[in-house]
Amino acid sequence: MIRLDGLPIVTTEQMRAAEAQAIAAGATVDGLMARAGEAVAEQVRRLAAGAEVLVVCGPGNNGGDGYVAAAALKRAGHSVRVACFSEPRTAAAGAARARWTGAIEPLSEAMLAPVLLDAMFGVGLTRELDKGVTGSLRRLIEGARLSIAVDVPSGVSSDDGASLADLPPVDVTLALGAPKPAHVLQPAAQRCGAVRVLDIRVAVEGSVRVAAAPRLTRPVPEAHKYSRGLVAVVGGAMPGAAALTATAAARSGAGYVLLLGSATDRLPHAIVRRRFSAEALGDERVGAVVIGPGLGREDQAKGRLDAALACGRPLVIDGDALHLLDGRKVDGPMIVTPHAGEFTAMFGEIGGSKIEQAHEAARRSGAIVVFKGADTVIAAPDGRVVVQPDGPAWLSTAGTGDVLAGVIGARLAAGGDPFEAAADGAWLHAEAARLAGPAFMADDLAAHLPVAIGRCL
Ligand SMILES: NC(=O)C1=CN([C@@H]2O[C@H](COP(=O)(O)OP(=O)(O)OC[C@H]3O[C@@H](n4cnc5c(N)ncnc54)[C@H](OP(=O)(O)O)[C@@H]3O)[C@@H](O)[C@H]2O)[C@@H](O)CC1
Ligand SMILES: Nc1ncnc2c1ncn2[C@@H]1O[C@H](COP(=O)(O)OP(=O)(O)O)[C@@H](O)[C@H]1O
Ligand SMILES: [K+]
Repeated sequence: MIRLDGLPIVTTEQMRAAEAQAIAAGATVDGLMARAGEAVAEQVRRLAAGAEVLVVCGPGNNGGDGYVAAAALKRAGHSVRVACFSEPRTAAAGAARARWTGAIEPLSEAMLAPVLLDAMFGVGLTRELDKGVTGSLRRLIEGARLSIAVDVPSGVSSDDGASLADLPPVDVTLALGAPKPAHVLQPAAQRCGAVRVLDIRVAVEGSVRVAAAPRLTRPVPEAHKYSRGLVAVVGGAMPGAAALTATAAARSGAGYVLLLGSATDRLPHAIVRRRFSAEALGDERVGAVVIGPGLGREDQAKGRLDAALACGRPLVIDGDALHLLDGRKVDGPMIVTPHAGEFTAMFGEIGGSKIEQAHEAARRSGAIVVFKGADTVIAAPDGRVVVQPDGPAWLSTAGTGDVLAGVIGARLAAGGDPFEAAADGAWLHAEAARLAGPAFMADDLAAHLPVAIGRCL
């Protein structure tokens, strides 16, 4: 079983193409199904620890995997039953079912089991699940001590993570060959429980990946405050927000943090405060300008944003500044960090999955787009995308976005690729939230950034 971190995320079309390539290289559909089903059975056997397993099988190849897994469990001497609601509709699923020698119970009458293996629908589910089937599945999932889904939980749309049935989460999802968008995008991701990938020897590749811990380095002996990265944070109408951003930048390894504009009393002394001036932004030593948290939307804010866009330094644009940006582009690196409301205000309604939306927004704007939420998608104009799937929901509190802007600012000022700076910043932010535990406020979050960084050295 493989953790998701850093793996390519594939759509159904890409998975089918990878499967076709494997078949062209000599594999067969039945052979792939045998590999998948047996790999599933092996993990289920370990997780079930001897308890009886009920396998529920659907009409397609996901159901086929279920029949293979049931037969393999039975051969291994494990107590296993099978239920289904429809005959197999693919040749491979039909052949797999023919090799299952036990009884098959109708889904609606199936007795509960301590372990449920959901092999009803995989990546082929394209429309809302029937209410009767949903009800039966809910009863079996709720009645099991442990529920495990094959590939994706039944009732989610694999390519965009939409929900196609009202069902409770399973405990474990065994993704076949690669993670799919449904494993990382909401609302489907929360239905998956712990996701682990099973290697079925189908080669997948792609430019969309699950976030992984960044590889950071310690300061070299020659390091000095400017070489570590100077972050200039532009303040405005709400000084507390800019203070959070500046504090987060300072706790994310920036060598020098400069807060331009009005500051709060309780700002750490290490943060240098100055009046706002366009000249200060243009200083060649400035590695990143962060503008937007608490900026306001009045004339002063507009003037400060104009100065930032003209300063020629790498930019992180957040909050109010996103509303004032108005489609303007800059020559240098620019990272924009909208939440869903800001994203729609900036780009209008873009169709497709959150991954496709973020990518399209990056392509149109020429900026690195950090599309925030419970699932945060970071997209570059060149097609690279990273999905940060598991930020704790405790992050849903005011000011945590200001902290994120500061972390990304520090990574950007440290040099290197702006896309990686954005992705690394999002990972460190989520890790700091994991370390902060429950019910933290944004100020507390920043205090956990140094330990998050320590985990990446
Ligand atoms: N790629 C790989 O490398 C490998 C993939 N493998 C496995 O294949 C799985 C994909 O299989 P799949 O394409 O057969 O689709 P699947 O998810 O079983 O469901 C489609 C079936 O459900 C039906 N159906 C759809 N909606 C419905 C509804 N609302 N209510 C009722 N029925 C509905 C649909 O019928 P139709 O839409 O044609 O009416 C069709 O019959 C994949 O997730 C993985 O487990 C492994 O075996 C080997 C390696
Ligand atoms: N339910 C959630 N689960 C995980 N992360 C969340 C959730 N809600 C918000 N976040 C994260 O918290 C931060 C909130 O940012 P934002 O909406 O800009 O808030 P603010 O402007 O108050 O700072 C983002 O990084 C976002 O990804
Ligand atoms: K399934």
